[in-house]
Amino acid sequence: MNLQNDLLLRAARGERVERVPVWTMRQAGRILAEYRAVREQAGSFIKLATTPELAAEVTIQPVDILGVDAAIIFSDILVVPEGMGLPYEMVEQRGPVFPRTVRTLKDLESLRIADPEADLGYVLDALKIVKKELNGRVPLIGFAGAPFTIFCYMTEGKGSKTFSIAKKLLYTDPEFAHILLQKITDSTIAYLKAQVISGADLVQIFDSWAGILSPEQYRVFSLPYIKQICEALSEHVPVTVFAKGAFFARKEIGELSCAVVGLDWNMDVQESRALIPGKTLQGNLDPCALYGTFEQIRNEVKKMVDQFGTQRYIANLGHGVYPDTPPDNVRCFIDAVKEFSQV
Ligand SMILES: Cc1c2[nH]c(c1CCC(=O)O)Cc1[nH]c(c(CCC(=O)O)c1C)Cc1[nH]c(c(CCC(=O)O)c1C)Cc1[nH]c(c(C)c1CCC(=O)O)C2
Repeated sequence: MNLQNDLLLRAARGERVERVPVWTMRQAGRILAEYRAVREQAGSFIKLATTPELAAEVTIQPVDILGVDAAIIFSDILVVPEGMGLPYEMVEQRGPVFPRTVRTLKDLESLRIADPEADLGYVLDALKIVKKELNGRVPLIGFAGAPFTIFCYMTEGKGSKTFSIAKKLLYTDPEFAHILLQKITDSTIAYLKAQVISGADLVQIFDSWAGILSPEQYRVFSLPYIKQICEALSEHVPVTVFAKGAFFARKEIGELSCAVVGLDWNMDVQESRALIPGKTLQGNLDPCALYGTFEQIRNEVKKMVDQFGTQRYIANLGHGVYPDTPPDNVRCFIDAVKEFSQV
């Protein structure tokens, strides 16, 4: 189906655009009262995420309400471990918890390579519904966590400031770490390919915990697995790699077969352009900038667009939008990008 608005895909491919495309990470979520109403109706986050009609509805909400140039499928990075046989729970006010963790070679025996149709069919069904209901209005983004970030949650069992249990395993049992990372990678490749078949026009890999690794560890335990995913997917759709905190690995990430590199707000734009020549960049306003007045938000957006330029650029925040951000401020951010980036 022909897209009416393909700015995101043209920018990702490095083609000329008449203005910069804009969306925000975590746009389908708690910032919107309309999301909270559907979540209430579903009863829980997991019920919402596993009911394709409802997941599709909240995926499309930000397109209608915020005017973003892309939809991102409503799901979570933790559905991959679930599909591998390690279920998670979402605890109110606390975040995700895995009642069972994976820390030894023995624990690995109970894990399978996820079969996308059998284990994650609800996400694929949601993608198909969204694709149909969007009717070509904007592109649809699929996503998965980077293997290292998923490894963090599977071994630690919950969120952490340091992920010291996960990192300890890199030192004490690298053999185990590599086997688990490869299983996650194989599952993720199958899952993302199935997302593309189900309608995803671009896929983003979230390495949310990249920043806790040293440059050397990042080269050993994260990059080679992201590389495999990029190589398996990039012949089908553009791939975006967003590695939060991995300022030290920008050059190597830029050398992967991804089309787009996501930046967080710690990463200098000019320096990133120099390290990642010829690729499209995405980002990178501090989500906290959206707590300012409309005038302050507009000033920040103006500076950001001036720094990135209008080509090979996808405007976004430097991480997910925080749940207590007023939706009008998010809309102000989106409108300002549209206004200041007309070519
Ligand atoms: C690390 C990570 C997770 N999930 C995700 C990441 C990577 C991105 C990042 O670094 O922020 C990715 C994610 N999670 C969710 C999406 C939906 C699509 C979108 O709008 O971006 C996406 C892309 C829904 C969600 N995932 C979650 C919610 C909130 C749950 C609720 O509605 O109660 C939503 C809307 C829960 C979740 N899921 C996760 C955590 C740590 C939490 C709890 C804290 C939090 O809310 O941010 C794991």
